[in-house]
Amino acid sequence: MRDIFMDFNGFQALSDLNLSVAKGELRCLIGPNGAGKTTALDLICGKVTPTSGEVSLDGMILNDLEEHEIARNGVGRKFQVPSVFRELTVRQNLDVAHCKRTGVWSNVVRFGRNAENDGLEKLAELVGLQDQLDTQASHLSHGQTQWLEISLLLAQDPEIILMDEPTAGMTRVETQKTANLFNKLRGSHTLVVVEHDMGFIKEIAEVISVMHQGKLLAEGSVSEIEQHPKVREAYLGSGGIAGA
Ligand SMILES: Nc1ncnc2c1ncn2[C@@H]1O[C@H](COP(=O)(O)OP(=O)(O)OP(=O)(O)O)[C@@H](O)[C@H]1O
Repeated sequence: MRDIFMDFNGFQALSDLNLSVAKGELRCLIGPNGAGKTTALDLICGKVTPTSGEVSLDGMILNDLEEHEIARNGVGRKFQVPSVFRELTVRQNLDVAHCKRTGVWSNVVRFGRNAENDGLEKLAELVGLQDQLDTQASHLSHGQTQWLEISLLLAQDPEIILMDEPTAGMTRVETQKTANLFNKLRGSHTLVVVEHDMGFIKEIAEVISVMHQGKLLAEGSVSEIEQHPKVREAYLGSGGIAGA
């Protein structure tokens, strides 16, 4: 994202935002409420168009594309409310996601074999749903539903996956399992994760980008961010960064 400005009827939600993420990176995006994190994700997936500036993926400018075209060009987004088919089983959900993009099983679980069923089962195993393949999605726990949603995204093999508060509403055990999953995806997938849960961030973070008032305030490791005077200042009054 280069020189991004986003103006909502005179309100500057993003101003001069510059953010770049390398292929295979797991980037965490944090910031106090209203910092512009969700708006940044909205811009990448084309839900909103920037007032000015450029969003690009692998050299392709995304700004002028429709949301569905951006999705087809490799941007996957996990929203807070999962979009799984609740009346279908886990296996059927994966089949539907697979059909959305033909011939991807060979790439889906990039460390797996090529046969379709094998790819599907490997993917279920990756997200910890191998024993739920024939369970109707409506019978899954909250955490399992989120993991199914993530696996549906992975089945479409996007270039980059955007996640907005993936652990919201999860138990501590589910949050830990999600951290383990993200650590497994690191390197083979490019992920941008918006989160408030600093415990979770610490489990998965390499580089953290901190946003504040529509700008990128700081970037660095967990300890660099925690020590950063401007970050500490930005979080004053909100319980500190640990209560982000
Ligand atoms: N469609 C819109 N119209 C007007 N203002 C908007 C719109 N979308 C976002 N905003 C404003 O832009 C600012 C940034 O919002 P955004 O949701 O991106 O912040 P955030 O960092 O994701 O916050 P939170 O952590 O609370 O989810 C907020 O002040 C919000 O009210």
